[in-house]
Amino acid sequence: MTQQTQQTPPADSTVQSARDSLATATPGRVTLRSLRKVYGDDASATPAVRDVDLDIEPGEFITLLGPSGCGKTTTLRMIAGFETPTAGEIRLDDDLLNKVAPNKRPMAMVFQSYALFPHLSVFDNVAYGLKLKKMPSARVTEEVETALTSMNLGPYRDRAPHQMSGGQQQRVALARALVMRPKVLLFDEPLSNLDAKLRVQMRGEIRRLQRRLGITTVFVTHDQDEAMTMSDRIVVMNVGVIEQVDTPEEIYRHPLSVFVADFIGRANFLDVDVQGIEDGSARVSVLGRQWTVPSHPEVEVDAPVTLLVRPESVRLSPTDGRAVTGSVGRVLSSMFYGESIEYDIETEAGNLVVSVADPHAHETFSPGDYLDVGFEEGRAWLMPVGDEPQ
Ligand SMILES: Nc1ncnc2c1ncn2[C@@H]1O[C@H](COP(=O)(O)OP(=O)(O)OP(=O)(O)O)[C@@H](O)[C@H]1O
Repeated sequence: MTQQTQQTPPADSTVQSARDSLATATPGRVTLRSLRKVYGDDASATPAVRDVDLDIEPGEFITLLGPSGCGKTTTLRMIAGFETPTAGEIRLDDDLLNKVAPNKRPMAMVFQSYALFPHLSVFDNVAYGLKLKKMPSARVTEEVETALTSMNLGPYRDRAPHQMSGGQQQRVALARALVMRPKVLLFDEPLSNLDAKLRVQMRGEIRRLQRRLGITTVFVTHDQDEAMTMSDRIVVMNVGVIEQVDTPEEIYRHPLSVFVADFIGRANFLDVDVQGIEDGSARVSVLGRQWTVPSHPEVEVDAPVTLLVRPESVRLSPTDGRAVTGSVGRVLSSMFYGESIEYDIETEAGNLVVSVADPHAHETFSPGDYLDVGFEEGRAWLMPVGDEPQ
């Protein structure tokens, strides 16, 4: 049996004061202008990133989110300097970075694979960059100890990376980034290799750390929960272009495109007839009734539209109806998740996914039941069906 050494974790206040001493005095502002990347020599090839404009505010936690191949990693690697832009500008505060080598940019990157040196101890991994900068060794020791304490890693300083769990290795990678006191912290899918529970725990840990340090942070992920729970703002990308930049709540409630509505959270799209539009709200008819719903500024009466209704905004109640027509729908299936129950409901406007929180507080329904189906008007969102980028 292996004997577990009981390590006394440092008091929370020790960790916090180590974090405070690493806090960023001047977080950087990152500006991307018409940023473009075409891989290879063929200028007519499809760009991986197309003319991206983005302002990342000092101290902001911004996430690049999108499906595989949408260009988020390429964008991050251009900010870091690992890829050269084909066109456009990258600025940190007022400085143009395009021609600045990665190791000369005041930025640090944390990778999915941790990228630790396997033959070096935790201490030496964290010290590596400072030694390259020829910092006097007493200062190196002091700085590394502070970074290790800030990540609760003091007791592990002499271990090799392979003697640590994935989560611990990722914290070493973070300490190694922080010790350089960067103006911008970059993360490339840093939690993908961790198991589900640890991933959730690390989200909170990274976010708290980032807030405490006040450091500008660019985080790449394809996991929408990660993006929603961690970010000040999310940049949703699709085939090399930015579809929307906004707070998680705005992106969820008021997506600017069908792609964003579908990619973030779950969505029901209803075909509706539009009767009129005024001051950001529209009168529509669907499910046998008239509704007044908030509407996207670019919706026009005669142009193609769809009504977004999130699963938790659908309202169900018993009915005497016995046919799927008008407001009457029929339960196709139900799934009990403990904290919520989910139904698939057939309606004349299409099948709806419905999520009811706290099932014990509500009447539950069974497959075959007929129900009156409605939704919370104020939480629906009428949006144009535009040309999605190819
Ligand atoms: N080194 C490369 N050479 C050629 N094409 C590349 C290279 N790296 C990426 N690409 C292409 O550029 C596009 C964008 O890739 P990128 O890795 O930026 O996307 P991503 O959104 O980060 O995807 P993932 O989540 O799968 O990493 C893809 O079509 C990809 O195949």
